[in-house]
Amino acid sequence: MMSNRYIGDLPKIGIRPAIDGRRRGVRESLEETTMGMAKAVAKLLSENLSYYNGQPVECVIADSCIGGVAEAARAAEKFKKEGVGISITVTPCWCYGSETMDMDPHLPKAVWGFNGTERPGAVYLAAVLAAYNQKGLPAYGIYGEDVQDAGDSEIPKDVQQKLLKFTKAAIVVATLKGKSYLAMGSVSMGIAGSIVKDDFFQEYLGMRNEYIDMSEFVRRLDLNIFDEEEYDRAFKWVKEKFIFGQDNNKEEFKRTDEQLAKDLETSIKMTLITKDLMVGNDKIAAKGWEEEALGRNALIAGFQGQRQWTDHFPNGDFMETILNSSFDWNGKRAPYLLATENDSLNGVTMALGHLLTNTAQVFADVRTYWSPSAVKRVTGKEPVGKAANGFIHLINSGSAALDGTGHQQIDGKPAIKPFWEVTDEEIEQCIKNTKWRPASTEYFRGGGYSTDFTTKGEMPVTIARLNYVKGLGPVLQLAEGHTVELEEDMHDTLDLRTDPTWPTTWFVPNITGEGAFTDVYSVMNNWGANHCVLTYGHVGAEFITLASMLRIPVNMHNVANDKLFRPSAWNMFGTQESEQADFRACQNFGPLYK
Ligand SMILES: C[C@H](O)[C@@H](O)[C@@H](O)C(=O)CO
Ligand SMILES: [Mn+2]
Repeated sequence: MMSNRYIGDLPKIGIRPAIDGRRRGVRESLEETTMGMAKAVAKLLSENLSYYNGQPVECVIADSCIGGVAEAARAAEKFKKEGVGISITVTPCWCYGSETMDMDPHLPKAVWGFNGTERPGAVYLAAVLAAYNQKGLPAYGIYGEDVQDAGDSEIPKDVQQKLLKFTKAAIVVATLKGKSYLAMGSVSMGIAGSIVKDDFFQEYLGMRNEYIDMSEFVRRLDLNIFDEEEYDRAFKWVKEKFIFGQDNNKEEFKRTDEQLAKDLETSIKMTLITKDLMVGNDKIAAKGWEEEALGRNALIAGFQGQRQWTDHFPNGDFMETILNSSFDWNGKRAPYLLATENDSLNGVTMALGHLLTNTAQVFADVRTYWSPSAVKRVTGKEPVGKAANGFIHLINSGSAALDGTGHQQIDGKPAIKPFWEVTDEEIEQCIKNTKWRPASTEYFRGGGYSTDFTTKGEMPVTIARLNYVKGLGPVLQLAEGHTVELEEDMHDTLDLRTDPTWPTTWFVPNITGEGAFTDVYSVMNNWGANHCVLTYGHVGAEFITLASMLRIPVNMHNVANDKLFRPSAWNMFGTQESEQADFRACQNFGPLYK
């Protein structure tokens, strides 16, 4: 199934079968096995991984085995023509390190050296990794734990896992490259993440920055610069499907019925306009808006909203929620990534989480740590089960995808799935479990609609956040854990103390008893900013592999050591304390596109 979010060609995976170049016996005896390994890797990847639009990933194999520099150059040329963004070298034998290696500094690289005895594949692996390290081109080494026989064409499980982990992360890196972050508005309420760091986007992500003033929305609203046919369809769909909840505003601050009706229209139009601003729309070209129809090649956008916009116009909650979800009036589709409050660092984190898993993301404020004793004090009850040692309240006005309700299932358990796996019934459930409530007018004088839902419990999730530190640059933090559900009366008491018109997720991190994961409180206390992104699944290890590819150190995580997979060069910066080595390695190699 295709997504209708199209921006650019998808990066292919280039596979390089490296071989011992000696003819008259050695090379000839290895050709078939070596090419066989390349084909097996291509099969593994295309059968197990998809791009964000649901298409299986595409692999390109070099035309011949690579025995020396001429064949390495031919493979590089082919890869360039074919749009390869990732390189994987495979070999069962000894080959000539610096003569066969991939020298493109921008392609994430992995090497699988066959663990056999007849021919020394692992010796090549070690030799070529040394060459990559010496030349400052970090590469991921893959070496199976158990010896295989020369003729064995199976890829062992541990090798499969590393190939998949590497490729998933590399697809993210290659997909981000060349795309834009579109800032709609400027800095929201002094939030540092909305001070867009253009050097970070350019040097670490290979992205560019685009900016528009929010007055552009006024122009497009006034001149009807959007697809009116889609608007009518969207309006009908929303009126038919959405449940509009109670107005929580004090009588004197309530908006009139007329204002509320107009707010909904504007909210839907803002959604269409943002989509057009991000990725363009042929339909508006037909109306004479050719320039606008091109969009900004934006994979990620951020909407300032507060305060200049929301003090006078409906807030961005409706459009942020709809665009971040994996369905709308057009059916199922990949989410458009839209950060509330123009928090570009959380916007990028959403892109990392989305492109790693192909799922919709929940953008949230990290609002409150509830200790068991504080819960007892205000509710008279102790939290139980996973919540027994306290929990964190994730809640923000906009930007939480409707998928975040948890009303999708994997093996009968609450989940968030790639859009092409979501069923029509699950979409109905996500919609039925969400109320659209008039926005709090004390905060949002211009009205609008917030999404009120509570995330289902027992979902394995990871929260993550990119922070930016002067002198250090970007750092990533993450925490794997679970969503929890509280007893109804406990939920109500705690939720009503905040803004009950916003979506709530109760989160419990997995605790290790050490450092930032000493307890639930210490996770909250070590969070680096007001926002986080919640991604379905325990994907901390995937985030860490990806961060190392982007040379972004990870300052806080609760992933077991045996799941970490970073370039072989990282070990050269120390093997005892991998967190410290990560910082030194990232600093040493610097950003990918510097
Ligand atoms: C309404 C408020 O201004 C909220 O939007 C605020 O608490 C935030 O979300 C800050 O990140
Ligand atoms: Mn916020």
